[in-house]
Amino acid sequence: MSAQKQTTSAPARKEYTREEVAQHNKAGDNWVIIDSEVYNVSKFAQLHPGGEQVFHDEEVAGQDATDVFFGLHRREVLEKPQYARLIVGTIKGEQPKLKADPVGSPSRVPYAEPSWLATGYHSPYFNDSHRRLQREWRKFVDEEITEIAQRVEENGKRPDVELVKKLGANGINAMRMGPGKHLHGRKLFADIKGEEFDYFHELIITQELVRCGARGFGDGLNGGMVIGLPPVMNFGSQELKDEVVEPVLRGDKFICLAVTEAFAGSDVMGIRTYAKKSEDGSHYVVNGTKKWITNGVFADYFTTAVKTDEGFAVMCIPRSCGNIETKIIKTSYSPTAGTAYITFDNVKVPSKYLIGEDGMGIYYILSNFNHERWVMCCSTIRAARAAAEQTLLWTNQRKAFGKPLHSQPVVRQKLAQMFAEVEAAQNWLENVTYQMCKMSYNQQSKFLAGQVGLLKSWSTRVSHNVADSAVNIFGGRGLTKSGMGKFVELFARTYKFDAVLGGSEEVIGDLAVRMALKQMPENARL
Ligand code: HEM
Repeated sequence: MSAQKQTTSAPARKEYTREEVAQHNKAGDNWVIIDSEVYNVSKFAQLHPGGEQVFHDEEVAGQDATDVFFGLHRREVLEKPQYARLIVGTIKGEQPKLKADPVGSPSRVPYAEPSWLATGYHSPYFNDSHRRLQREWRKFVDEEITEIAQRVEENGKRPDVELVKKLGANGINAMRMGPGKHLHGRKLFADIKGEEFDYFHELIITQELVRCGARGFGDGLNGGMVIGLPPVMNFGSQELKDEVVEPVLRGDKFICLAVTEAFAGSDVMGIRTYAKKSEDGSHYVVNGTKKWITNGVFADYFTTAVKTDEGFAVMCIPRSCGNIETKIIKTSYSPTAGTAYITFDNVKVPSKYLIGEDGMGIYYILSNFNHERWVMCCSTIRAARAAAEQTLLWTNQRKAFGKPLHSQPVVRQKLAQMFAEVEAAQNWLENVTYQMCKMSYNQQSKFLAGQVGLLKSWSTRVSHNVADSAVNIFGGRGLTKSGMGKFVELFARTYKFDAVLGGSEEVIGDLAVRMALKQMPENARL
């Protein structure tokens, strides 16, 4: 998870001995020591969310409460200005030992980072440019995004448009679209050259963002662009691209992908939204509904799968056409994702908004599936690792029967399973990413569609296992939206999005096996 911003400590704090602090051990005159800092909780005690009584305990009042504190609170509690203000001094001759590492630095907790970022490890895949991007992007995420992510995940409002624009100005929105000509000559974040940008750069952008620990926000922050813009970029007319691409990449306009309906999910051919071409061919009239459309609530453009007289087509429908209603759908993650139910009611769409050729739509829709699924793998694998890190930290600081939780072999066994699975998933992901870097689009379709399908279905199984063990180890806190287990609670509640979106586990696992069967050599025999 993201390192938190460090509070600036007040200059020349008063120093006390432990004996002096111990004098302040009663209601109305109550101090405690946490990590060598002395807190005057005399007035705060009455406001304390955990109750006043805890401060009157003889092992707490005037005493060192570091262990008991970290068994019950996340470090970020102490970093909040309203609580940092309670500090009246420090213990003479002692230094805090438990402050967060500087913002942007890699975690030193074992297995908290993919091995290419862990001290002492090596990787054949990541070069200096990847490492520079990772360093600078992590700092940016920790300093400028995490706070917003946490805020909107909670209040359900759409991610700040100013942030999206800032990401646009820094080239991040364009980088999230993956490698390609759209990056050539463009000013990119961390001075990455568009020509050298590859799928490992994109993996870094996705995996670092996941560390915000806010799944709804992750989709709310232009998730619709990542899947809705490629059909326009790859198959749209120049006129359409001129209207849509740059405004979306700048963060001035928002786009989403509208394929699924109440009538059709993975069976995409079952959609019923219909676009009837006018006699003179100047426009289409669109009628129908779409369901579960990420960012649909605030999108300006809807990259929409429709049935037509020619078969299947895709249109980039501007909201400005009118007669389009978008309603929020309450899902198990935050409304900040802007998940919508959309109604097209006799929407007159000029023909210039048709993407590519009428009748070729299924090809345009399918063409981006591999990439979309791979992005989801990047995301769910990193989120599972973060949940494993949270669990390891928890087992280290929560004591039961006077010993840390990890003193129980059954807990260590669960940790072993988590670490092994996230390591395996990341290593497979990096291998697939390397293949993507080396293969043409057609080769990827031929050789990787099955692999990516398997990787996605397996990595969400990994997330399932990690979530299951993490919640069991966190206990009630793994079911609580604030406090120690809040990231695990969120992960356990939201990993299913990756298991279902972009093709559910069974459907894409099946796809992979069917592809393998098609590729069986004719002479294959036992
Ligand atoms: C400067 C010292 C302290 C501050 C600023 C503080 C602040 C808080 C806050 C903000 C919460 C709400 C939950 C959360 O956000 O994690 C909380 C909960 C709690 N605090 Fe403290 N606290 C302090 C010291 C202590 C100490 C020394 C104890 C000792 C037993 C304690 C016991 C609890 C308990 C039992 C809860 C409820 C935890 C839960 O619901 O799981 N607190 N505290």
